[in-house]
Amino acid sequence: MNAPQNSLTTPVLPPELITRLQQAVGEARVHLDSDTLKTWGKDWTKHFEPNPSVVVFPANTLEVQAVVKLANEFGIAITPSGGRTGLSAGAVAANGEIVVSLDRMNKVIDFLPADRMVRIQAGVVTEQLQQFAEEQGLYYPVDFASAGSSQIGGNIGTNAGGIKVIKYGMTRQWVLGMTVVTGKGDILRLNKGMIKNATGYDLRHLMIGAEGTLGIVCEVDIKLERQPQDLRVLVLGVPEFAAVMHILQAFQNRLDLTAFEFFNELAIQKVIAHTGIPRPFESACPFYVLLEFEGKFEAVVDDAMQTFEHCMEQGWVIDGVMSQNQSQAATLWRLREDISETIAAFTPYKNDISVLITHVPAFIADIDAIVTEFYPDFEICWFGHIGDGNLHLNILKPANLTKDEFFEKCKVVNKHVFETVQKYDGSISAEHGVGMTKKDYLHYTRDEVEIEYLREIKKVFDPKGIMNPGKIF
Ligand SMILES: O=C(O)CC[C@@H](O)C(=O)O
Ligand SMILES: [Zn+2]
Repeated sequence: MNAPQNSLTTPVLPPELITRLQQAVGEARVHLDSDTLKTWGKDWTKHFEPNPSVVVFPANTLEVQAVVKLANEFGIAITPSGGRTGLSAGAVAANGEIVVSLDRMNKVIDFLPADRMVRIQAGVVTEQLQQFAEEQGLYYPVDFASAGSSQIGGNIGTNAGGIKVIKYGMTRQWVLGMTVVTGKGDILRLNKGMIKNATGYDLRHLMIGAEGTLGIVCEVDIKLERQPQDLRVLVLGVPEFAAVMHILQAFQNRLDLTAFEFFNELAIQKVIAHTGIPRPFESACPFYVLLEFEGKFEAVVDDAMQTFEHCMEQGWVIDGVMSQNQSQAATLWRLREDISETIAAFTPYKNDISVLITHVPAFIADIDAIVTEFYPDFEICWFGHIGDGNLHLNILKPANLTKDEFFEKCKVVNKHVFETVQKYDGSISAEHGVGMTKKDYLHYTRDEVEIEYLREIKKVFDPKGIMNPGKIF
């Protein structure tokens, strides 16, 4: 195993390894120039400097296997790389790793209509999969703002969630099978797309959420769904956070929701200033809810209107608007979906935390008290998939602090935030993964005994510890 590098000079690989990598994937697919190293050596996380040794672009599973075998032979670590949209530094190569980019592995291999299943390479971009499904009259429901860049392999690495989880679940629910190259260099075909297969341990599920620490997912069997029809979007202005959960319950009692999101006034202000999108209605409100449902039948739309009126009568909603066509729905969605990209300019400190819906009101009250005490002068963007109990708490960097000063201050507050997460049996990372940014806090969600089981599992798949070391634990 190569020692972690302290300096940011590019580590020098044995020339023989470079030649053998070139033989494995083709000379033109082995990149050593500093631009490529810098770009493919990182994801969207702003905390770490990339410092890989080399970036390789294999075209298929056998080429990935050859690279993994070389990494074992030479004792050099690998960082798998997808669309690089991660927010926890799971795909950052900071210590001289070989970056294995799946960019060229972006083909649809097979489509089995009777199974409503598509077999794809793991470098397929989420949006490409969504479009493919649409062309077949079907639907791939896992969706989020970075769908235009994120790759399926990366989504599997973090078990990505997004905006439709309340109805369709996380990436895990849509993976029927996969071909993976383990850290040892073996090729495993896991579950082969079957719905029913009661033959013991389902290793596919170990790979989902493993952040590339057990192997490299190369091919995936993805389940598709019927297309939703006439999606309607409602944006509601809410006077206080407690009302958000009353609204959730009121709508869920009468409708099947496909999304239930919330955000605060600061978040909407930033998006409006950045994009020029108009406010959904005149009143500025402390919080907003965005919810979505299939409005194919008039009776369902009537139910939604009645529930909206009920929420107004209860004082849970101040104002609201319902989309009347697809373009209005898309504009309303941007109020929520553009938040993350908009606030990226403010170098935010990100929390992606979750608890059971039951605990959300008390949890938010506790987090609010911490934020008020420790960040009295900071701008805070509250938003997230609150219908899943998932809060994205983003603290914006004040202009007078450097990035390092700011992150140091936030780290002090982490202890309090994560103790609160632990108090409610919640997760320190709901959907962004652990990577490097959250690994010091893993013990707030997983106890030491469980983490020891994780370490032992890693040894089975990756005895030499070459797969994405330093991530998760
Ligand atoms: O930037 C964030 O904190 C969240 C990003 C993404 O998960 C979202 O829900 O928009
Ligand atoms: Zn999210």
